Amino acid sequence: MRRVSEVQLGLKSLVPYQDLQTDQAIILAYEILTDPKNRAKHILRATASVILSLLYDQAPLKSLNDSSVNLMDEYLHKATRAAQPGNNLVEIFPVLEYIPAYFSKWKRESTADFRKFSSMLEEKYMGVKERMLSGEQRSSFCATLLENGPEKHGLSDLESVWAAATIYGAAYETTARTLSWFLFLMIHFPDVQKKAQDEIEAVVGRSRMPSFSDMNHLPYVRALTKEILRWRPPAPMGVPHASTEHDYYEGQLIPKGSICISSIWSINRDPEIYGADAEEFRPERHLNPDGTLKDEKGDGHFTFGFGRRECVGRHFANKALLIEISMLLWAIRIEAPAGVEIPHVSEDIGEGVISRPPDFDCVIEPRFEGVGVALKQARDMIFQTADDNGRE
Ligand code: HEM
Repeated sequence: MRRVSEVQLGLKSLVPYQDLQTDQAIILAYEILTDPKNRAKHILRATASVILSLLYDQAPLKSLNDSSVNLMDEYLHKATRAAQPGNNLVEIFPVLEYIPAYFSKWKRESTADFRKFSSMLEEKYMGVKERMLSGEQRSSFCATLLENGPEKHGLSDLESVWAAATIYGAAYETTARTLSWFLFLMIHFPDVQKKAQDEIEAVVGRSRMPSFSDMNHLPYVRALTKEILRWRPPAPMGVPHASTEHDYYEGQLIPKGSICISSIWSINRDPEIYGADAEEFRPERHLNPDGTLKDEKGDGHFTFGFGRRECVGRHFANKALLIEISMLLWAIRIEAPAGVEIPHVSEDIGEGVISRPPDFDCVIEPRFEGVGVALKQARDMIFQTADDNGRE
């Protein structure tokens, strides 16, 4: 599965998805501008929409209340719970695995869940197959799997179904929570917001929206995106792994089967890597004195993990975040409400392995006259085109 995802989510394979990422950036900016109170929901909708389009070529979601999102939410809820170290007694007493299902409630329940979700997720996968057979063929992760066939990628239909679902699970909350952190940090760091908007003003102007062709000319916005990911990683403890063999680290034995949790949070704040101000939020750390990016290719943080299991979706995530953050900065000013104390950045909320900012109030203002109309027209056109093409 790793190999298949690496190929399909590699930088070169992502160009066909730029339009859907830009479309969602436009819709999201419109929604946050016109309905700022529900911004958390809009972020989740936009993120779910991008990933469902990537995986199944699904049309842009009009609302978060969609059967695909409900199905994925239910599956994710169960999967996240199961993935938390210590939540299953069998991890502590592996012998429990050999107890017959008849005596073992957790085994019966997880088998029933697996069957239920497999059949529901398979429907989505088969939907792509049907569309391909009827001659409608557009880029998507599942379409490529079906096109290549198991002889090329080595996955059965059921494994392909679960490969897509795993990607959804890995991509959804991580990306959405990073966008929530972006909004929250912009009210904490108005000077950073201003610098990023000055750059966008100079490069993009007001008569058109930001696009992927601008990204090479927006080093400060790129540095800002890197710094958000470094400073507030949405999965600060990464994903737990188990050692497959006995190992030694600095003379200490790590027995085979140990659960290893990497503190991405601490690595991202290592003064040996980031200097004495590693604890500070400072996008400039990713820039050379002349304002160009220090490292065009590298991330500048360890938020996507490291080594053999590093996040395969990091290029997709970086691109989605960059266009969404650029679009939001182009369209709106994000301010703290007058007279209201905003929560401190350290009051983050942990949900499973994910961290999100505390609930906060903010004021969203259009950055210039006419921006709302421009976004609305573009958004209406995106939905109209999807309807005209009969996309569901
Ligand atoms: C800000 C967004 C994201 C963050 C912070 C993030 C972070 C991570 C981390 C920490 C891991 C575990 C690495 C390890 O085990 O050492 C991971 C794995 C993974 N991520 Fe992401 N991710 C993000 C977005 C995405 C997206 C958009 C996709 C797909 C489109 C994706 C797909 C995956 C997959 C499939 C894995 C499992 C890889 C494996 O086990 O070999 N992620 N991600």
